[in-house]
Amino acid sequence: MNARRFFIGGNWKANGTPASVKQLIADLNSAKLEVDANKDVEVVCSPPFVYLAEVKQSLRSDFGVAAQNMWDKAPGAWTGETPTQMLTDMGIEWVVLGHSERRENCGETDQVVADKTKFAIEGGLSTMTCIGEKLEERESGETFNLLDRQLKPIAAALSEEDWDKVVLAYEPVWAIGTGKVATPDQAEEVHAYLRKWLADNVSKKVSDSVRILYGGSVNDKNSEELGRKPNIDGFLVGGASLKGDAFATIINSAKAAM
Ligand SMILES: O=C[C@H](O)COP(=O)(O)O
Repeated sequence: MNARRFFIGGNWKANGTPASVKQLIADLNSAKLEVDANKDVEVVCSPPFVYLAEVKQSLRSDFGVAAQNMWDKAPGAWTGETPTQMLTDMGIEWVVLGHSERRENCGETDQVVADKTKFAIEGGLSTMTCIGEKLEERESGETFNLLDRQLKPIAAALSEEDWDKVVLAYEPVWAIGTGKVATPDQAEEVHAYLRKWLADNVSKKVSDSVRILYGGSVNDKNSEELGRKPNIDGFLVGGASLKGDAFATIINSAKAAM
């Protein structure tokens, strides 16, 4: 029995229309789960900002809701931004940070990701903080060095207590949206490394308790096998989280980990 409650995040990214979002909410609300989302597994969906209020109001209450980003300043004169407090005021519990798409396209550095993670936690949010290597880094044997670089500022910014509010998502960039999933052994090797890194650089308690998710082309066919690996505590799912039935099957794969 794994002490870490399995976690399934659904990152809808910048996808959806008013009609498709309504349909997805309806499909998720009527999905037949074989696991208890109040007990066996934690499920959090992350819609685009414009649909957050609707999803928060209409999605089943045993699923949490996450923003895909937030502004790490108090409300005020920040045109176009969404401060943390606005999210917590509307009952949002989670935020996705450090996703490779934001690192790559929006210039978010390792330090920015660490600072935002700290700010989010202080503001009352929990974070799915993402890390992961690009293909060239993997091929040149730099994966673990890169992960060290991404983790160090996060560990420096957070107190031991803060880690209760963090799930780490390992997302190899070469596997995101490519259909090229890491093999269970490849993913487990990195997750075991991250768990040891946390023990060596933060504490044994944090290493034992932090959930480490795998993300990158997870679908309803491969989730069960990945979920059996001892250091994989769940998934951050992109494309397959937009299909109610596939996402429900991925949630049910938590059974394999129990
Ligand atoms: O946040 C989710 C990841 O980027 C994975 O996306 P994907 O499942 O479409 O590969």
